[in-house]
Amino acid sequence: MTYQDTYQKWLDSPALSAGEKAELKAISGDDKEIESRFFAPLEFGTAGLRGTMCVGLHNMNVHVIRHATQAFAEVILAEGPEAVKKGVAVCHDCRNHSREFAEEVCAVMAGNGIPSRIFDALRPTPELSFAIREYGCTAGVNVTASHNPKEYNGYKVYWADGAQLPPHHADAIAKKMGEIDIFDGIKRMDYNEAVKQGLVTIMGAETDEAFLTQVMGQATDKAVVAKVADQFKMVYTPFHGTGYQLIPEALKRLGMKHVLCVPEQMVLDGNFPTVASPNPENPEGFALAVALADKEGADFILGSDPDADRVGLMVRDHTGKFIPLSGNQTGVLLLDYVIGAKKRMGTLPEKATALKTIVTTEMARKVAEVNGVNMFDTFTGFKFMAEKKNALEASGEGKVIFSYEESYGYMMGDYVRDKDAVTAALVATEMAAWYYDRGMTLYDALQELYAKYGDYAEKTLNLVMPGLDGLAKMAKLMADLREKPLTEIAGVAVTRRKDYSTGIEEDLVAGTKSEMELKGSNVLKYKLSDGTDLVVRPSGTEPKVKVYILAQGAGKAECAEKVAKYEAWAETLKG
Ligand SMILES: O=P(O)(O)OC[C@H]1O[C@H](O)[C@H](O)[C@@H](O)[C@@H]1O
Repeated sequence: MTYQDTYQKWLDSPALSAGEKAELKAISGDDKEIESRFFAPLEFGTAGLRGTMCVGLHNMNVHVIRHATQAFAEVILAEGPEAVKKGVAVCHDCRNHSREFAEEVCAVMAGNGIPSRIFDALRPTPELSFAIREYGCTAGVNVTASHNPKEYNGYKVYWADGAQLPPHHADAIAKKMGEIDIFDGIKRMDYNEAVKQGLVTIMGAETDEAFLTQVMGQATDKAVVAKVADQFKMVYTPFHGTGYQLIPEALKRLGMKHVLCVPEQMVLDGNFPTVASPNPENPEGFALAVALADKEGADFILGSDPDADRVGLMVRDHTGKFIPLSGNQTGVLLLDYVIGAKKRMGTLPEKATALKTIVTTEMARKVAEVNGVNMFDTFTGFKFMAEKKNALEASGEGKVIFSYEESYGYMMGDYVRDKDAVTAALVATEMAAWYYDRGMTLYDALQELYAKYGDYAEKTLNLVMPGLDGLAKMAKLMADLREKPLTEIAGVAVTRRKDYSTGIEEDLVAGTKSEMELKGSNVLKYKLSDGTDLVVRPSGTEPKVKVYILAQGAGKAECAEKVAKYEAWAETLKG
């Protein structure tokens, strides 16, 4: 079927409301727009389906939600009656249409005879991961586009361990979607009827309490917080999203007395009216938080993204000015602190292990190894970290105490299998209080880590390539890099090339090839003779190719120089 045929099929379908048809009719002469909405279904990427909210096959709307849920329901049905009985947990964020879409998930599950439990209102992503495990559900669905701009929504799928589905499972849903007609193939029961029949039950305060109890278990040093609580001040922002209740509550239970929440951003709003993008990776979003922190003399700032899986920190530098910490930096601080705190309390387990991704700073490995903790790498995405944690712990090879990605995601404890801004906020605050007690800011703490573990610097370049042309451009960029393998970059020799799609590593110095443990992802990694790692991969959540510069060197100036040099090279890849 061509995209024009698919467009016509949608226009003719009785499943579309008058409003939806009007929206489609309005683009009737715009071939490019029709193609971009109907050329193909959305694909399961790093974090499930993600797309802009409008009527179309390649977008997020009630029809795509029903279609994905019907496919997911069939995957669950194929597991047998026990799996069906255990049902599905459903969650959503603060975005426009998120509640409506989440109720549709329950409606389609019910139409297939699968019970679901849905939160009474929006909740943090980690609480869904927790609820799946807590209630022994077979699966979970979260309607969220995480930190993306307001136009987006998404569909994250989880399995019984509370982790997002690994690729082979997600492929099974995608395959089913290909077999099921998006309109005629859907079995659906009215949501209110499903509630009446007991096929939908509601989760609320009891689940929050059970989750918070687990989160509080990650506090290692409440005494130090109590010691500084009268003076130590922080600012928190949920960026209009789901962190607004549980994060301030967890910080209160930690013993914090001065948590100043940015009032304008405590207002739930899927339009994120006070920020260009609700992503803690973008420091501009912290402007209101910084103004409040300066006015009140706060010591540090913490922000969580709309579904409260990411967390970002702003700290005072040596001049007292607020600067952002990168995800890599926050991660090494947390890792070093968690290991140290567990050692002090005598709770560091045997075979303590940490996880990071292949695009996360090598400084984390150094921190782990210097402290006798093992470090393993995975691909981008917490589904891979969860899989690795499960495998290491099942085999007895290691006990994972901390997992992190440079993209502002941190996971601790055993009660979630996804990144968790609630727990990360708790531990980051305890850490900031601990350093405060030693007369240090987190900025000072970071300098101390560089002095101890060596200087590192990281930068990620986003080569944005939107639309259909963008998809082709991204594919060409990756193909070119494979067809003409690089032997030098910015005048520096490449010593090793890793292609994670084939799993082949080439040692250009020895002239040998070997197989890597990790394979099956469209990622290229280059090791350079000056110690820098460069990684190139298309994003699985946004239309861009990411170039990660992971540098190390003797001193800050050398690191900065390397970053600038490779940044200039990365710019040339834009074409
Ligand atoms: O680099 P991308 O594929 O766009 O993914 C960036 C990030 O997106 C989401 O937040 C995922 O949950 C993360 O695991 C991932 O690191």
